[in-house]
Amino acid sequence: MQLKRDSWAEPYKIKMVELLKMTTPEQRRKALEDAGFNTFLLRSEDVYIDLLTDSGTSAMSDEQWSGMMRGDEAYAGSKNYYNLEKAVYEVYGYKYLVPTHQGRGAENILSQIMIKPGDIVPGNMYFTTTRLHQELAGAVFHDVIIDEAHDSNSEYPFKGDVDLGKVEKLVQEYGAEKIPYICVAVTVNLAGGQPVSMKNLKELRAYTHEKGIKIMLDMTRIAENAYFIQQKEEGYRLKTIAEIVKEICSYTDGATFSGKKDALVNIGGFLALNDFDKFEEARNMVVVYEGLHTYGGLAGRDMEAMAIGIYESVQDEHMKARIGQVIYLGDKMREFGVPVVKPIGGHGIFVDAKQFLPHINQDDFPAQTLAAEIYLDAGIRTMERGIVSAGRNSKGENYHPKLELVRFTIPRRVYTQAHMDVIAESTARVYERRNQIKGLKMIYEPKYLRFFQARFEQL
Ligand SMILES: Cc1ncc(COP(=O)(O)O)c(C=O)c1O
Ligand SMILES: N[C@@H](Cc1ccc(O)cc1)C(=O)O
Repeated sequence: MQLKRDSWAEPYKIKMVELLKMTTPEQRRKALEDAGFNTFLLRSEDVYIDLLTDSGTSAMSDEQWSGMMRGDEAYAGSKNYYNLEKAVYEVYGYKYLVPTHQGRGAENILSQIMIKPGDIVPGNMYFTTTRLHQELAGAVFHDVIIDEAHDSNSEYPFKGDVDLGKVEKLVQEYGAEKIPYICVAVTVNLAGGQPVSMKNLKELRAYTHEKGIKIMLDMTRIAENAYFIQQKEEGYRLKTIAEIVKEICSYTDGATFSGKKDALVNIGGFLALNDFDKFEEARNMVVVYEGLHTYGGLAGRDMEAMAIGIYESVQDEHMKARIGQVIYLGDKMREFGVPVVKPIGGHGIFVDAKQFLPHINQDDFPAQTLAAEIYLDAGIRTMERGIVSAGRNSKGENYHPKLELVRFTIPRRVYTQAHMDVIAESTARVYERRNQIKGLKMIYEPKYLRFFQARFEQL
């Protein structure tokens, strides 16, 4: 047998650790019942391995921590703002920067300055907060992602791509003047962290130029998308992640960013624009919702850590280890027969709850149920990404998304490969007893983004 010779290793060593708490099955059952079978409502001290999200949960580097000590907490004109502005220009190429407390702060401002009531906003699959801000500003969202994205078994390498035919149909039906921008997300979160190809972005740019439509990027996980382009798209094998990231941005007019993912910080985000007039509007609006335009709801130290994290996020060896760990977990789960979304995406493993629990009807919340069962087995916290997350349309009817998934999101630079083994083995144990698992009933439903706070009971 040929021995494997392509191992990767983390490009860092560990300087400080946080001890984890183990719990008993009885403690976990009690904690889950108290949380109404919603993993968002668990206390983190009752969690052993926390895969709820990769947002704000990554480990900062010693450079970032030293940057925190250089926080300039002036109310106006903090030097950290200028460092962040420089990082955004150097790494992404955007001219104007409006910092916000996190991604959704930027989504709110972008939606308000770009959308008029009755507008149409196409996007490559919805994201919960992004769509809600578009709707609150009066737009109707339309999904224009390629069909392959809704099929968890399709191995298509760029399932995040926009279907230009679907965009053209909207233009025909409503007219280009009703479409202020197309919202393109890189590594599409709800599709399973699936990337967009450069070819698709270029084609979309050419098309939108012709029609006078803007492209606004949700660049939250752009470095991860760049890694997939480097690995899978013809002509990019010898380009660096940094070069690819810059090229992606060059096909867009602006972007919203949640720094809590790629940029390896616990809090922070921004809106970046190339148009000065729109920037002026955004800069004025940020003082209403977030804070002065040179801090946007962030401490100076947070802006400094984010600026440093942006440079670290585009290092090739960082991204190789980051995605390498996600793929390691995905392959291990597949070896156990666990149905996962293919191909394996950027920020986590998405388990297909419809295939895992085919006996549970979508209205009895298979993914919510599975996330609860995974927690019960070994204290691993995951998240539902199915019918609960999709919410209701403006008529109050439940969306029934094709994908009914449980997301095992991997924080960056936090867990080891041994943790990945434990996660895969625990999931395999739940898979072995899948036939005994019953669904859930929703007993409390909040109005907005219900998945965060809804409560359930076992059927
Ligand atoms: C793709 C995507 N866009 C936008 C956001 C919003 O960012 P934030 O959580 O920082 O508000 C998130 C995470 O919430 C996300 O994953
Ligand atoms: N963006 C973060 C936090 C979040 C989670 C779920 C949401 O629907 C919205 C925000 C994530 O994807 O994990």
